[in-house]
Amino acid sequence: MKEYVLAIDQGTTSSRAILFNRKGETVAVAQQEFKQYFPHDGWVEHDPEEIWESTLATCRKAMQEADVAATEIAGIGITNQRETTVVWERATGKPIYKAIVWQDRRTADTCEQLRRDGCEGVIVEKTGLLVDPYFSATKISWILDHVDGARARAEKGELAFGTIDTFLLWRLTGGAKHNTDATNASRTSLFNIKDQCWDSELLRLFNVPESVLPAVLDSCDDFGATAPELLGQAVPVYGIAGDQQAALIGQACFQPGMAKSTYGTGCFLILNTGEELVRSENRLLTTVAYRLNGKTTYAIEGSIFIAGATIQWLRDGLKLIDHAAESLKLAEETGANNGVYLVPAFTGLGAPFWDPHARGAIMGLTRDTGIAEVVTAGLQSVCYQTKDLVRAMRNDGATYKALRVDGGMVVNDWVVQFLADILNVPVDRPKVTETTALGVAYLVGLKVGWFETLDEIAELWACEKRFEPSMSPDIRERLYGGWLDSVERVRRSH
Ligand SMILES: Nc1ncnc2c1ncn2[C@@H]1O[C@H](COP(=O)(O)OP(=O)(O)O)[C@@H](O)[C@H]1O
Ligand SMILES: O=P(O)(O)OC[C@H](O)CO
Repeated sequence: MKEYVLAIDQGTTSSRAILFNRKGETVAVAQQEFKQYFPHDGWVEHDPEEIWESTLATCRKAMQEADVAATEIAGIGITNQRETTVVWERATGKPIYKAIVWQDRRTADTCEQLRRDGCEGVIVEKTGLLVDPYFSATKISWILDHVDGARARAEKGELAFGTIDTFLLWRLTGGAKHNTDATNASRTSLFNIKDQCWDSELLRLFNVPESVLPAVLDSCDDFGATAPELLGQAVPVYGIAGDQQAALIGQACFQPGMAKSTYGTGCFLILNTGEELVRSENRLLTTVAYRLNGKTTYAIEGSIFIAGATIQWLRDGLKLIDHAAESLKLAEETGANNGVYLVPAFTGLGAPFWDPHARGAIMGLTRDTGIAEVVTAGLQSVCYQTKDLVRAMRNDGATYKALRVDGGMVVNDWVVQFLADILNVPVDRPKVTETTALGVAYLVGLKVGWFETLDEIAELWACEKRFEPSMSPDIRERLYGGWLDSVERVRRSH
């Protein structure tokens, strides 16, 4: 009997494999961190081989731990850090350069040139995105221009491009399939989100040859089967979605007006807008939430580049703490009202500022500032940045009654309470916080007939704890005012 789904969650800092049963319950989890490469200011790279090896190892480990054989797995779902770009040789499957990560800012000048050339309007109109190094298109072009002979080889059809889902699918299927799904395609800057196809005008503007592109399928589709030797027997891949869209599904935000915010390396607030392609007036993105049976559901999204990564930096860079979890106790000790602000613009600022040249700062230091105040300011920065997004969404006329949160950071009660306080809305933490993996497992469940409708999935969502706002309006305004002032100072300083 095929009783399980294997969800691969390939994130920015780690690869995870999770086995779910038919009820969406976790049966086994395996996780492996991999190395981050920062070769220059603003550059962030991953080794695609490390991504592949950690993914395969965690799949095998999860199956081993739960004693589940490939014959018992109904299907695999892949969810992934989005935009991160890999280019590889079709003949060997070997990448020709490291993966350029979504946070990487090396193509900021190319983006400025595109704006100067007056291309911004058409790019925004067709992609729903902005002109920013965040998205894949300028990263692909950079690789083709900087690796010896790459552009000529691409023109000859020898090279393939993929976001991480596509690269993993290629490897899982032994090079047989070069596919992606509409959510991942919508983050490349080459995909027309209204017509749901690669767009020749965008390909020309970004100087990307069509020959490198994968086929774009629905998020729940027949993506191909794994090479039998990898997991013991061939297993079909039935679901693919970018991790933030998968989290929207895992949080069962299926109705227009429902929103979730995920706190991993970065933070991504996504609001379902249904079949309507809503355009933001406040520099938020319009993106594909999911595409099922050829029908596209859209969303607006606010993307913050550095959230949990701030806590990692406090741990690994400054060595102020040994474990991320220590931040909770330090914040409880010092409290919210400590006058210190940390603006983590390590790789520029994302929504709603979109400033690739901004760099981070710590402000409000006094002689008695200590580790606790700096760490607390790091936690608070994540919540203030969420408020920036919520204000932008409000200005666009979008509101919601409660926010569903998930991701590695939300185990921290202090953060979630401060978030509710600073946003002044209730914040709901679900029982399953591995919503990204769960979301893509649901996609597989839909494909194999475990669920007939999205409503059946929505019934499975359960709240573990609701955090009610309890901060007085004057404190809220003062704290947030101090944040806005700090961001302004960071932006003025370059
Ligand atoms: N108790 C905690 N308090 C604050 N941040 C935490 C805590 N535990 C983990 N984190 C942060 O959560 C992030 C990991 O979340 P995860 O969802 O696994 O990220 P990703 O999918 O981007 O790799 C890390 O950046 C880490 O610093
Ligand atoms: O790896 P995460 O969970 O921080 O997600 C990264 C995003 O998909 C980037 O757009």
